This record gives sequence, structure tokens and C-alpha cells, in this order.
Amino acid sequence: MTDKLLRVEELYTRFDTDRGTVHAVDGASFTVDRGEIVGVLGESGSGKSVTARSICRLEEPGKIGNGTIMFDGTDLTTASKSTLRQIRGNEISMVFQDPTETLNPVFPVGEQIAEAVRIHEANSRQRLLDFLGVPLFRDQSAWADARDRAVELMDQMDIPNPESRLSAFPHEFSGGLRQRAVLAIALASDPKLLIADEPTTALDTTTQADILQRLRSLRDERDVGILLISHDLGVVAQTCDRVVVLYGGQVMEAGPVNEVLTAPEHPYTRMLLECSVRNSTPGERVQSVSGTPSDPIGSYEACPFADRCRHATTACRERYIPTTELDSEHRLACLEAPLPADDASAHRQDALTPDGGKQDDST
Ligand SMILES: Nc1ncnc2c1ncn2[C@@H]1O[C@H](COP(=O)(O)OP(=O)(O)OP(=O)(O)O)[C@@H](O)[C@H]1O
Ligand code: NI
Repeated sequence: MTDKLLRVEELYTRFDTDRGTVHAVDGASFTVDRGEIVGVLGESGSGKSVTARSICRLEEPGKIGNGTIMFDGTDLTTASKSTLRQIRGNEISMVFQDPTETLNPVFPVGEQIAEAVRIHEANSRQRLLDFLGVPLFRDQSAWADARDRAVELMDQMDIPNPESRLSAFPHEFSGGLRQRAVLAIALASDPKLLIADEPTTALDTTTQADILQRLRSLRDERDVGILLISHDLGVVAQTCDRVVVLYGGQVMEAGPVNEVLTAPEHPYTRMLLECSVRNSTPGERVQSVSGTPSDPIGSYEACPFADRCRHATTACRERYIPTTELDSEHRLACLEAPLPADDASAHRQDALTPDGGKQDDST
């Protein structure tokens, strides 16, 4: 059996704050393989971004307390700073929701992409030269090559007229084009793993669909493994092969998208699905998920979802919930599963948002 590209096992990341310790990631385990897109789905505050940052070892001021992050044979939790630097920006690239986290407003976009190409090439050349004991010298043609490669990358990301856009500045790009440029930078190093944290959240639906399509072609054409962080069930359903449903920093349910999102077994996944269906009904008032995520202060020696779940029993609040495997791919952490199949509404109706209780359901 070949090992997975990324294997996160029992990961704990916490923040020590004035209010106490925030257990942002609380024992999460999942994998991402080459050529697959794995979604991390959950409401705001469920620990998605901290999980993503922890994998890149950018968790500060958080601290990884326990767990392993095996990436292509290296445990990133114990790797040296220089190994991490080497892996980040070469083998692992990250894309954030906000392109301004990546793009510098005072340099032309094309130059920034070319720079990413050059850094990557200098890195691989430097490794060879280090090995041979020869110092790196700059050759003139390197820049021209990097520019050519930048044009190519922009073209691959469907940025129209890349040649003429090379010298344009970020503010001259639309939001969608900026995010494409960020993807081009992320791909300049030919990464094995791409971590994308809500990459399309700020974009309109058409642009969003285009970018998600780009991610799928990266998976298919370059065999890249992709971890796609999203709070949007539709995005995950459209794009991912497998999904990890996160709540309170714990994996509630994980498995193939077509199983988990069509026949969810965990009350939390069912609730997400139900809210998503409701929110997309035309004319109906958009309603947020009932209840609010519990305060992640204090580690969960219980199910983090128990207070919002109408199936919860005393046992759910008293002990750590073990993970059960429905089959080799599909697993969940719920003491009450299997739930009745026709029980569409898994969450407590009385836990609705303040004005939600006054809703008239008779229409
Ligand atoms: N620097 C920090 N200091 C203290 N707590 C933090 C810090 N960063 C994140 N947290 C906490 O960790 C928990 C998980 O946050 P995270 O950003 O991972 O959520 P998320 O699932 O990405 O949410 P969103 O969808 O809003 O981006 C939250 O309770 C958050 O308040
Ligand atoms: Ni986030």
C-alpha cells in the first residue's frame, strides 16, 4: 500500500488566551491523496482555517499539542525550520480567501508570478549546486525564462491576454482575475499539495464556478492533491471527491462526497444539509443554522454538538465520542447513529435563532 500524500493524525492545536485555552483543533484525523480534492466543511469557528494553517506550520500564535502531520514521508510536526521552509512554497502551496494576503499592491502581477517561478527554480538549482559545492550565480536568461513561464501560468489560469497583463498592477485586476493570479503564484512551484482556504468565497457565482473548475483540472491534469476549506456545502458538493465535516475542531463525519452529502449519518451533517436546502429555496428567508457553535474553551470530553442536537443523551455529554467506521471510507463520531433514515430534522427546533421561533411553517 502506498502511503497517502498527506496524513493528519489526532491533531490538536490550541490557543492560550486571557480567557483560557481555546481548543481550535481537537483531535482531527484525515488524509489527502495525490489527484484528489478533499473538502473540509463546517460552520464559522469550527477549526477549518486553523487546521489548514497547522498543516503548513503557520499555526502561530497557536500551538500544536499533539498529533502527526505526515506529508510525503516527512512529519511536519517535528520537521526543522529549514525543512519546513523548503516544503512550504515548493511542495505545499496555500491560497487564501483574500488575494491581498498574497499579492503585493506595489508590484506588477506578472512580476510577482515570475518571481515565484524564479524562487522555485533557484531553490531546486541551489539544491543541486549545494550538493556539488558550487555557489549559485545568476544568469541573465533566468528572468526571461521566468517571465515566459509566468505568461504560461497566467494563460493556464485563463487570465486573458497574459502578455499584455504582465505589467499590470493588482488593482487593475478584477477580484476573479486577482484570485487566478494567486493560483498562478501557488502553482509556480509545481506543488504536490494545494491548500485552498475559502478561495472563492468573495467571488460572484460565475467566477467561483470557473475557479472551482480550475481546481478540478489541476487534480486531473497534474495529479495535485487539494485540501479545499469551505463553509459552503454547494462548493464542496460540486468540487470534492471526499469531505471531512468538522465541528468544534473534531471530525464529525468523513467519507466520499456522494455518500456523506446524499446520505449523511451524523446529525450535524444532516443539519448543514437541511439548512443549505432551505437557504437555496427561492423566496424563502435565508436562515442560518440553528443555535450557535459552542464556545471552544475547554477541550471536549464529550460531543461538541451535543447541546444543539436533539438526539443527544447524557452519554453524549459525558465522554469522548469514539469514531466508528461505516465502511473503509465512511466514518463518523456519533453515539446515536444510525439515526432513522426519515429523520430529516436532526437538530433541536427550539434552538432556533431568536426570531426563528416565530416563523409560520403552515405556508
Ligand atoms: N489567534 C487566535 N487566538 C485565539 N483563538 C483563535 C485564534 N485563531 C483562531 N482562534 C479560534 O479557533 C477557533 C477555530 O477558528 P478557525 O479560524 O479555524 O475557524 P474556521 O472554521 O476557519 O471559521 P471561518 O469559517 O469563520 O473561517 C475559533 O474559535 C477561533 O476563535
Ligand atoms: Ni476560516
